[in-house]
Amino acid sequence: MKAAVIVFPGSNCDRDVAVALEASMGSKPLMVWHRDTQLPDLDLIVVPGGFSYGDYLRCGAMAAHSPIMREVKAQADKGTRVLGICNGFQILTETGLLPGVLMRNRNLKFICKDVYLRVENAGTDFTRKHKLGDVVRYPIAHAEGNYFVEPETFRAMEGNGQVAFRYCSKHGEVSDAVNPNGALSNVAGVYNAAKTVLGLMPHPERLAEDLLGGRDGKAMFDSLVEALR
Ligand SMILES: NC(=O)CC[C@H](N)C(=O)O
Repeated sequence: MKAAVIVFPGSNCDRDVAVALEASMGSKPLMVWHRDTQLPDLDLIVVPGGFSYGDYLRCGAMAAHSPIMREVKAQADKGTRVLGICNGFQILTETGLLPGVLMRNRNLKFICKDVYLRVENAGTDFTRKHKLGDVVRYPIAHAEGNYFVEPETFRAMEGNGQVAFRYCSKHGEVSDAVNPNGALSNVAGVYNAAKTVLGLMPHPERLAEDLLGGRDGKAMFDSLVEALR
């Protein structure tokens, strides 16, 4: 399996996700600088978390226009799997690879804590190691994670299995009380229509080995390796 991690000025989760990928793949991913214009044929592209361009204008707005993103879009259009984590999710909505937008958290604060997520679609290359309704603990660390999309589009997305994860309680109950940022319908992550592109605000790479305090995030990388190897 061949994977690449895109690195922008201000990315800060690129190495964490490279470590998590290597643990699951058994080989190192390619690290690609945002100014590059070409990518080799890949099975997976990861757009990592961080503060690309210092979050100038709007999180992800500048990075979406980086030279490498043209190539990421071209590969995504051919079906290469793309995973956007946190700032990566914001970049993927800004490029139009994923529907919706990420607005300021409803309390207008940067939120850094662990949350529980319910797996809403266990039939994709990103989640095949899960069962539908599994509850996982992932960390969040963001200021703009308040997901929104027009109701009509959202209904179609729900019908098409594009809701990937919802914020929930430890026991899997979805309610406003466990919605950290005001996201529409507690949405923490979404797929494109083909389920080949996933973006999510929480960080699977930050709880992907025991030394980090938990390994709930490892299943995502193991799923991808099983599906794409
Ligand atoms: N951890 C992250 O990727 C943070 C994303 C972005 N800088 C935000 O604060 O919303």
